Amino acid sequence: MESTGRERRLRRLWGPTSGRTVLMPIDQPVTMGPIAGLDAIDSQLVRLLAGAPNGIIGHRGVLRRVPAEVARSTGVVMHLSAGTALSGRGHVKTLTGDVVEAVRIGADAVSAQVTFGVPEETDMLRDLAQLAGACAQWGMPLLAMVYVAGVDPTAAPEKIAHAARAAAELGSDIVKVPYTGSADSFATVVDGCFAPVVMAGGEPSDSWEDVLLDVKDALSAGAAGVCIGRKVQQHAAPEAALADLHALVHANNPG
Ligand SMILES: O=C(CO)COP(=O)(O)O
Repeated sequence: MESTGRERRLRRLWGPTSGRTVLMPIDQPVTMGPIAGLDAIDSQLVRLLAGAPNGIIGHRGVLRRVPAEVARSTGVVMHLSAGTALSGRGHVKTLTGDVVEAVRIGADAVSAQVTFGVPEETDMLRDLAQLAGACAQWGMPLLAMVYVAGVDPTAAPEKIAHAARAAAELGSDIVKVPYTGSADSFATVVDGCFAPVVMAGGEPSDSWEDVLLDVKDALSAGAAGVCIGRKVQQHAAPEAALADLHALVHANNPG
């Protein structure tokens, strides 16, 4: 069966009962440098992995630092696009690896970012589509991280819905989008996208309780899970924050 590898890999990223996922992105230092929460990466990895995310998303260098025994129980997503704030245009991403390398390291999926609404959008769309083609060839799931430049997602959820749908149309198996500010608006994103949608994090906020309320609303709108980085990584107790996310995402359906 041509799709077996893809399905077997995808299954490792979802809670077996809930069918939802808590993903932990640790790819941000390429864009932002050694930011708080990811600067002392080895000790932070121990804490984050103790919180048992369903999957961890990182570039090849940081994935090499994930202890092998953990990689057996936590899904691994190899991030394949990068851009740095040093360029002044950190939202413009270029491909940094390929699916064959992801197969070699035993990744369960690959991911790439597309920033919509910038002149380089066409390059990033071409890269995503080429990646989707290679993923189809190798049975590798593809997660697209979509953002719309210069747009407040709460003010223009229809633009987030458009970007999410475009990523699904090009072959993404999971689409990560910023939260649009309400369950109703997030439902338009989820309902318009035939691939599962996970909610991104963004800048750390003052109130963790507010983050949890947003997660609750996103899930009630049909989100397939969360992909929240800095808000957890810069939390005073990242393991406890992850436990909170597990409780919501996998509520009444452990794992
Ligand atoms: O998926 C993400 C980065 O790739 C989201 O990270 P943040 O939650 O830190 O914005």
